[in-house]
Amino acid sequence: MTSIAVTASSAIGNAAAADATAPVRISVRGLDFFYGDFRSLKSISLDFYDRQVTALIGPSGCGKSTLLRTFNRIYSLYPDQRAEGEILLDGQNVLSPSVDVNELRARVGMVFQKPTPFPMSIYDNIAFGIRLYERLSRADLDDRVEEALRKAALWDEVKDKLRQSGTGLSGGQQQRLCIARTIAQRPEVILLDEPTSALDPISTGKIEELIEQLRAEFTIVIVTHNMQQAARISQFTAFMYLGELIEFGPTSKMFMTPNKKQTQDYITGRFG
Ligand SMILES: Nc1ncnc2c1ncn2[C@@H]1O[C@H](COP(=O)(O)OP(=O)(O)OP(=O)(O)O)[C@@H](O)[C@H]1O
Repeated sequence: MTSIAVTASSAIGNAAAADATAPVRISVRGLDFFYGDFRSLKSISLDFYDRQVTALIGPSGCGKSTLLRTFNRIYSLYPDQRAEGEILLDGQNVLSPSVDVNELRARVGMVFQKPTPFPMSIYDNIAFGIRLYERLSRADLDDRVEEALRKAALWDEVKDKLRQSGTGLSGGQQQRLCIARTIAQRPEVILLDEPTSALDPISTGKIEELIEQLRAEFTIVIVTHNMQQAARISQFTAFMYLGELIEFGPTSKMFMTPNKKQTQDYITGRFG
């Protein structure tokens, strides 16, 4: 085993074990994805479990981000991109034209690789999305903003400067602000696309701790290039290669005794 594998394996056991009895939240069935004529996802079928963290891993270009972007149909902003198949969220196919995408994006929140706070105050970064959908009294809005910042483990650091710009925070704080903004919409699912790749190790550690806390309430899907991170924070892992799902299972099994040689080779750093 290479040192990567040893370190990733040593991170196994840090995360809570997979809950085999957790209900399925998202069920992907026969999913294909196209950028124009290019088929970048090939017949993906995979379940995501309630209140569990699922890590999507695989070499660059294997389709991790593409898969993540199908869950809230964010790709539909681009006319030449399309998904075929089924993504059942609590039994309803989110790819159906009858689904309201704004409502879907409130139910399935997304946090990007680079922190993207809005150019407005810390308070308004959170309140903005709430005001789009709900008419709350000032006191109730204050409560919701505080609740979201607390759940994102940011409240203590910003409570005295809520009127200052969100863009003035550090990178790690900005990413937690983006997570708070997502939480404030009270989603069911949170999608994280390499949320720590732009952050230093201390900020990364805080986000990882936060993800573990958020798991109590949300179904979480995270794309990561970092094997140790997948091992530390996820209950389930899906390994993808060239647009196909190669193997899926509890993270401890995937890292210690994967069924497929390709999974073993990737996890041990032999390719990718
Ligand atoms: N906008 C696009 N137009 C055309 N092809 C694209 C586009 N975005 C991604 N692709 C292709 O789709 C495939 C999957 O890309 P995707 O970004 O989902 O991979 P990934 O596993 O997330 O990669 P990375 O780890 O590098 O972010 C790749 O072959 C990529 O070149």
